[in-house]
Amino acid sequence: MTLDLATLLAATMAAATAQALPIVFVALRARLHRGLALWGLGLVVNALSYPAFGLRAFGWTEVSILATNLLSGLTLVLHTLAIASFQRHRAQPVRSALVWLPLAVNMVVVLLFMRDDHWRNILVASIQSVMAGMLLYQAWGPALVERRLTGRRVLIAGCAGLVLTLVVRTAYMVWASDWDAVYNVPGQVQGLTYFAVMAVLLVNSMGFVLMQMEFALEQQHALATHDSLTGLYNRSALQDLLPALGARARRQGEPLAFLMLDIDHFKRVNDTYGHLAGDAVLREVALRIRQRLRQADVVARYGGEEFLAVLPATDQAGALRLAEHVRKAIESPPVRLANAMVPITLSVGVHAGIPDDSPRALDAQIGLSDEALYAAKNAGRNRVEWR
Ligand SMILES: Nc1nc2c(ncn2[C@@H]2O[C@H](COP(=O)(O)OP(=O)(O)OP(=O)(O)O)[C@@H](O)[C@H]2O)c(=O)[nH]1
Repeated sequence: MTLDLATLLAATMAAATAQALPIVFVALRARLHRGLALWGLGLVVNALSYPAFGLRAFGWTEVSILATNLLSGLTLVLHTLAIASFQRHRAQPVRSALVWLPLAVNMVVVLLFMRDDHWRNILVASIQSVMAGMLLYQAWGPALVERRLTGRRVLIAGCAGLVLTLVVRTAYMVWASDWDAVYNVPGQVQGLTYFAVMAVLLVNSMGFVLMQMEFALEQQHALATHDSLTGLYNRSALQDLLPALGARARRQGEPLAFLMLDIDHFKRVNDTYGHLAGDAVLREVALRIRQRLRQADVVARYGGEEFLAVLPATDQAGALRLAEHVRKAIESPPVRLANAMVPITLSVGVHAGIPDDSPRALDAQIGLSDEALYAAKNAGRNRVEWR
């Protein structure tokens, strides 16, 4: 079997389409994926660039040159925008106008140098290097805090490979072109670019799909472990974290402190201002509690209007000081709602001690902080008690 150019292009187009369609299908069905539809569209556009290249065989050289450049440039633009769409709220995306600009310049260059293969190929490769650089910059995620996604690393590697390919292509064409020949792209350069671009597209798509998957898993994990109203840990996540906190306290011989915090007469807030106002108060109280604790402290929404804070390496005196600090922070200023200032107070039960190694040691400590809370409620509320 001989593999002529037409067969090679048809096979490549089939592979590119097979890569594009499942992504488009998933993106259209599950709209929560961010940027996946744009990515899929980019792959469809890329698949079309192969028959566009093949038009040369029918003598439509100029149409082919225009269409191939437009479609391959558009692939880069759509993929850059897809990553920007994924990054939104996480990193400063490149401005859309800036992404389209090199494509526009690319097309002007193609039109101006239509009959000059030498300069057109060199200039187009340079402009596409810039576009690939933008793709890499976007994948890198400037100012992005969260860098640990494996998919992102794959994408960054792919984008870096593309930049390298295009820079090498530009340099090689300048250095090794036969300037007297009619068609000046050396065969090795064409082959290298062809295979590198195909490989990069595969790697990048894999990376982008992995990023989506990891992000979805991360979101699911956050939903399962956090209270949706306050953003604090939920009770079951706290139960999962407690054994490790207890074991560390035992190993290091340091006390673990428990603060059981409960909003006073919260039912009245709901009855007076409505349930939505009650929710806003819960959010604000949670925020003020969290702000007063250290990074290593764990706070959970333990019940409706009850919170439990677990403070590593904190003795009774320290825990009481902190509890008083939090109580005051809730008492003043009152919580500001759209049309009211709501005075809120908090009762706190405190217990601290080194947990022993009995299986119920931590439950017993929590029980003591709960007892202390009841004592605070019985003693008139808006106060701190300890056991
Ligand atoms: N808005 C709102 N209210 C909630 C939520 N969860 C629980 N509550 C309300 O919190 C109130 C708790 O009332 P109680 O257990 O009687 O306690 P309290 O009124 O704070 O009185 P003390 O704790 O004894 O000071 C109930 O009215 C619940 O409906 C929530 O997610 N949002």
